[in-house]
Formats: sequence, structure tokens, C-alpha cells
Amino acid sequence: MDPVIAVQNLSFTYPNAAKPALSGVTFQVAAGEFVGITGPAGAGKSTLTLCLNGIIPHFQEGAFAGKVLIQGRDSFAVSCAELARSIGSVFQDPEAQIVAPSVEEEIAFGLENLAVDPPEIDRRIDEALELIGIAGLRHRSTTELSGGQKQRVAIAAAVALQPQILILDEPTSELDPLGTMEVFEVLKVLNQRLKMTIVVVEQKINTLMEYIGRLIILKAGTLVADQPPRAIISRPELLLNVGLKPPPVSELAFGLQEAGFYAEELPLTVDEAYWGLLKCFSKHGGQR
Ligand SMILES: Nc1ncnc2c1ncn2[C@@H]1O[C@H](COP(=O)(O)OP(=O)(O)OP(=O)(O)O)[C@@H](O)[C@H]1O
Repeated sequence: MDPVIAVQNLSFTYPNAAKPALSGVTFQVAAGEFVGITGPAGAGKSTLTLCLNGIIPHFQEGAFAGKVLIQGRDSFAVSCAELARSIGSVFQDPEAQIVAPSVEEEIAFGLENLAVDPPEIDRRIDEALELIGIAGLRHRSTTELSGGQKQRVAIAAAVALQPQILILDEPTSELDPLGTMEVFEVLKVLNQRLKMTIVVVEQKINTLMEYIGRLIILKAGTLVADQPPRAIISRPELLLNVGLKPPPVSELAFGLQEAGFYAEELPLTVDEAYWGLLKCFSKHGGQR
């Protein structure tokens, strides 16, 4: 099947910048994938998301080379508004993204711009709020919401447009661990229930690894790894090389594996570590 996102040898340099923000980046995303993008500050993660939703090259000047194909359409040849029909965007700071005084109006905003009929707008607002688990917020003022609620409203507004692909740039950077988990649970529902393709930039590697099917690591504008999370944690140097620590449960199991004690698949979650350790313990412990 054709990829829904194809990035081919993409390079981008901001005006007057000494070096490129992205350099020869190539990867593909298939329909229904849940992909994470991580890397240190300045690695080019935000620039890459701007290339995916067409803000680069349409609204940001700079030297652009290579190709970005969204559902087979060249981002250079198609307008941002046209791309927005296939790819929804959620940015880091919901404050900057939310423009309307009430939750209902915020979600209606994008739909009105697409000239969707009022009864259909009403239906889509209900559907999006229900799906994101914030139906009770429909009539609330956007200024009264917590950071986590605002971020979920921003996701609901993007989802109401029914994009096949959702791209999020550090959507949990302002959130505590509970808010972070809530956002990722919402993304899981969108991915599993609606088969939406999700691409999320995230630095909180522990949470990210539990949800994604593949992790792309950027460093200084280049792609340094593109593998499933279990392959990444079996090579801890990949994360350490970009200043990120592997999840503690994975690190522990990796250490035990090196010492010849842990023989199971490396765990990504505490739950997986628990069962893996229990199996190893029953093998080794039985010989006491
Ligand atoms: N508008 C801009 N003009 C000039 N240079 C920019 C601009 N935006 C980003 N850059 C530079 O491009 C490079 C990549 O930045 P980018 O914001 O894409 O990285 P990032 O990985 O998202 O970083 P962070 O995690 O800090 O958000 C950096 O060197 C940054 O300074």
C-alpha cells in the first residue's frame, strides 16, 4: 500500500541560518501507523512538523529541497488549506492555537471555514467532544480551562475536521504526568478506533514508548534512527547519543539481560517488566 506520508531527502534552511534545520531526511509512514519523533532541542522536530502540514514552504521562507508527499500529493504543489483536509495539526501551546471564546465555537471554527452545513457542524462537535472524552466542556469558556483541557479541546478541534492524519508537536509539554497520559490515551483511541495515522513529536520518552509502533530520532537535522521501540531499547546508545535516557524498566531489564538473568523480550512498561521478571525468577529462583 502507498504510504500516506513520504518524506524524500528533505532539507530546509531558515533564512540567514548558518546550517540547515533539516538535512537529507527520508522516511515513510503507512496508513494507520502511530509514529513518534524525538530528539534534543534544536534537532529539527518542529521544522519537520511544519514541513508535513505545508506551513513550510507555503508560509515560511527558506531553502527547501527534497519532497514531502501527503497521500501522494506534493506539499509544494498543493495549498496548505488543501493539505489541511488530510492532515490535522496540534501545536505545542494550546493557548496559541485556541482562538474562540467557547469550546463549542472553537471546534466550529475550522468547520465553518470549510463551509460545512450547520447541522453537520453540530453533529461533529458532539462527536469530537465525545471521542476525546470532554463532552461536558461543550458550553464552557475556553479561558476557564486547565492546560490539559485546552490541549484536548485543540485535539477535538483538529479531529472534528476528520483528517486521516494527525500531527502533534509536543502536545504534552505543558502537562503533568496524568494530563500527559490522558492525551496519549486519546491518541490511542483515535489510532485504534478511527484508524487515524498519528505522528507525534514528544520528549517524554517513557510515555511515548508505550504507545507508538515506531520511533524516529532526529539529531542536528538528520535522521539517526527509525525503528520500533523494542529495537530502540535494545540499543540504549541510540537514545543516550541524543541525551535521552531509555525508560528505567527497559534499562533495568537490559542490565539483567547483559548479566544473563533476563531472557524475555525487553519490556516497555512496568507491567511487561513485572511478567518478564516473574518468568525469569521462576526459572532461576526454582533452583535455589
Ligand atoms: N524561525 C526560525 N528562524 C531561524 N532559525 C530557526 C527558526 N526556527 C527554528 N530555527 C532553527 O532551526 C533549528 C531546528 O529548530 P526546531 O525548532 O525545528 O528544533 P526542535 O527539535 O523542534 O527544537 P525544540 O525541541 O527546542 O523545540 C534550530 O537550530 C533552530 O534554532
